[in-house]
Amino acid sequence: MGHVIQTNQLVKQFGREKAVDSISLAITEGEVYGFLGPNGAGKTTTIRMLLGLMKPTSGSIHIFNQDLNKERIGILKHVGSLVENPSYYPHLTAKENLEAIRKIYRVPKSRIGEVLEVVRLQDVANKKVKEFSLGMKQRLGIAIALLHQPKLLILDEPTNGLDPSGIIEIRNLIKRLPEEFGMTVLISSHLLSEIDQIATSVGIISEGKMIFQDSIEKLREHAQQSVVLRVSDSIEASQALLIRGINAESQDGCVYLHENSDEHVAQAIRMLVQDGYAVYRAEEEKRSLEDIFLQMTKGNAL
Ligand SMILES: Nc1ncnc2c1ncn2[C@@H]1O[C@H](COP(=O)(O)OP(=O)(O)OP(=O)(O)O)[C@@H](O)[C@H]1O
Repeated sequence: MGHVIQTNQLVKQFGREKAVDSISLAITEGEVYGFLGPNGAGKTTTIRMLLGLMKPTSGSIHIFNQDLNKERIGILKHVGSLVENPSYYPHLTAKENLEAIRKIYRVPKSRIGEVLEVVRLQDVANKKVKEFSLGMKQRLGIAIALLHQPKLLILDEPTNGLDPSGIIEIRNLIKRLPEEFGMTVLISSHLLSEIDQIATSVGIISEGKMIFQDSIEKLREHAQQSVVLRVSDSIEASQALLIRGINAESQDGCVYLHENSDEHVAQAIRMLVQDGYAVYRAEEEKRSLEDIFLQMTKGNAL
């Protein structure tokens, strides 16, 4: 399968600062790509360039294997997006808001009912948008983005400001899009936990630079387990293990064993007991994906 989005060393400079610094995105057809980074990392700037709303300082963007710089209108016909807070006519109903956009796109009237159903707003189609919750407004924004049956959907922080149930609604909605409509989705977020269950691939940016880009499984591999030993004197005990070639570290009054095979753990415990340390407990500790994400974006090596 080809790449739906491919950027090559994309740069956007504001004055002296590079908000986006040599980003090479590679997004394959049919994936949900989670574009992650803390606030100010450069996600919105990248997305604005992908949507032709901002010109890159340097680098190139190919969408559907066409150069965005040359084929902008032809490409954007097949792209739907939700960027920042969308504006609606608050005194009009959801249906009337969709009708206004439908006329601009010149798509058949039947699309309105279809998209309302996709975002599960069919029951409130005749309710005024000013009475909508934030989550409902976001879903209406996605309905608008879907009106013209795009092949690619780009969502910039669609869960921002939503409560947990609103986040789950958006998550369930996005999950269905590739399977049901063969769509490719790019979704940005500053919280890995929000897109953890829907993304098939992840790109993590920090200070304008891409620091990780691969499948979510590859990211999970970094969530390897350590074994934690509660012992009588963790600093001395970990040194005793290190001297004998066992990779151990003392932290918060415990010894951390980073190699966690049964033999390795048994050997470490045997050594400690022989040396007269009391081993009270051995537990497994798994770092969450969120911990890994935070560690990565703070500039620490894994
Ligand atoms: N038009 C602009 N002029 C000058 N600086 C800008 C402009 N737009 C963005 N920046 C700067 O570029 C950097 C990246 O901002 P960007 O909005 O892309 O980050 P982000 O990852 O989307 O963060 P957030 O989640 O807060 O929106 C920030 O330091 C921001 O201040």
